[in-house]
Amino acid sequence: MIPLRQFPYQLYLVISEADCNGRNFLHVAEQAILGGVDLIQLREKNCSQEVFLKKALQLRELTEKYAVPLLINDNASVAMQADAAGIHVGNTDTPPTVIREQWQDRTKLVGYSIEYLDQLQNEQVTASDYLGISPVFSTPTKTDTVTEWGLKGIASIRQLTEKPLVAIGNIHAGNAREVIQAGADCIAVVSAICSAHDPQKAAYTLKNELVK
Ligand SMILES: Cc1ncc(COP(=O)(O)OP(=O)(O)O)c(N)n1
Ligand SMILES: Cc1nc(C(=O)O)sc1CCOP(=O)(O)O
Ligand SMILES: [Mg+2]
Repeated sequence: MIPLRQFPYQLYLVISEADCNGRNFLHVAEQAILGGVDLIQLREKNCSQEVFLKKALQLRELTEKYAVPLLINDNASVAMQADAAGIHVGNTDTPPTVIREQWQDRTKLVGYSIEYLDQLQNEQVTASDYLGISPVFSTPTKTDTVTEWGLKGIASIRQLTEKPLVAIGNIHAGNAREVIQAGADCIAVVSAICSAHDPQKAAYTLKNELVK
């Protein structure tokens, strides 16, 4: 596990083939890396284990070239077989404590979504390296969500935990800075980069908002 608040990532791309509007997801990912993305999560919801693993291996080859850590969404088996840098799980997935037992390597990153405040009291938070604020703003990209935290929600969670906070949900260049100012350490985006006409420029613009 990484130490508290030692989270050197500010711009996190969550990518799937389907979110790339017909473009090759590896090309979009490479453009995003060139634009300044620090961390990438492969989130494939509708493919077989074999296809997920194939994509993970392809993306890992690319992310290794640029020394950008790759996390896998939900699927511990794919994450381990691809030797990914980590995994992101939510409330209905394999819990972080179980992932830690399966994956003895403590350098692997485990992210955990926070949908309810009382989750902050549970052992899953302790087992995680960062918390996903899920979602900050409601988004058409993922509609099966519970709490729209808003900026006040980020500030409340910031008061209750020292864990790195990754904000996700409808974040774009127009609101990224206020999300960080509210207490998030990192922003995670899908459409602000994957749907952009120029993913490299979109990532660059977002990153500049964060480092200002
Ligand atoms: C960085 C980040 N935060 C939150 C999520 C959502 O995870 P989860 O609640 O498990 O939902 P799905 O992504 O699995 O639909 C995430 N993936 N990444
Ligand atoms: C993958 C994901 N998880 C969310 C959560 O709330 O946990 S919202 C989301 C999708 C975010 O997409 P966009 O940047 O296009 O709004
Ligand atoms: Mg999940």
